[in-house]
Amino acid sequence: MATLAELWAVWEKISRRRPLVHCITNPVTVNDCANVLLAAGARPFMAAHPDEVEEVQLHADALVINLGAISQLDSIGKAARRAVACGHPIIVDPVGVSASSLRRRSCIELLEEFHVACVRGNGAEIRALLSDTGTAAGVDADEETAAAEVASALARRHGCTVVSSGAVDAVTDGRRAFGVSNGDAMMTRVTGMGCMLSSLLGAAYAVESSPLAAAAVCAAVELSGELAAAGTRSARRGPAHFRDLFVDTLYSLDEAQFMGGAKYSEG
Ligand SMILES: Nc1ncnc2c1ncn2[C@@H]1O[C@H](COP(=O)(O)OP(=O)(O)OP(=O)(O)O)[C@@H](O)[C@H]1O
Ligand SMILES: Cc1ncsc1CCO
Ligand SMILES: [Mg+2]
Repeated sequence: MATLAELWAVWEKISRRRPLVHCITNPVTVNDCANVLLAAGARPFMAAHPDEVEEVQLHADALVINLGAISQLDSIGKAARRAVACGHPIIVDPVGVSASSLRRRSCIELLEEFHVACVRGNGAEIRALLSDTGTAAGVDADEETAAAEVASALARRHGCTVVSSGAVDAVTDGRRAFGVSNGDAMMTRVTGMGCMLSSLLGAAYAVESSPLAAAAVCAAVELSGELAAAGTRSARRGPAHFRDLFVDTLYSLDEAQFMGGAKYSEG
């Protein structure tokens, strides 16, 4: 089992190496994604024009593709091709694939055409990618077990790591499975927590391309969410305050907080 110290080492490496993370993402959360990357010590570049993405990718260390940028499919394909040629890890956030067949089809094509290092979606999105129809592929009474199993099947199908986020984040490459159970329901009251998580996965994979990197980011994000939610409640504030406090907490997260607070398990 990987230790918490190994996870912290990955998180800490982001601010030492300062990877350049190229994100093709949606207009709803682009600003939040850029800001959390900066807070973690990485360097964001949000570029999506089809005539520039290949050049930008050349200078980057990772590519994050968010299917919310569905109107930029041409750019997504160009950037992915260049990322593969450069050996840069690709992270895919399948936002909305459970509600839009265009997104679902495009995402599956992407996973089939390019080697993707990590797919990060919520439980419904991960399920939709596995099913042939886009509807839920078997719902277990135990939601967490079901999410982990579906994630594992998708990971094996595409030879990638899958992060299925929710109350518990399930991380798996189809062989090893990790769970991170920090977090707070307040994280669902602001848009983009998942998009931010996926962007940070780009930074982590740039410095350590392994499922361990995914577990490290889940632990840092969820623990920051948990601490920021507690701060929000004691200040008697709401989601807008939480959003700012989350960025500040992520920025200042230290080793003692991480080692004392991360709830991580393997198997
Ligand atoms: N009920 C919950 N309790 C604790 N943490 C949660 C809960 N729901 C989500 N989270 C955390 O919030 C983060 C985002 O996960 P979520 O599954 O909500 O993403 P998402 O649906 O893709 O979000 P978005 O599309 O708005 O970006 C993850 O770190 C996850 O662990
Ligand atoms: C609300 C929303 N709609 C499309 S993308 C997005 C951000 C959350 O993923
Ligand atoms: Mg999402």
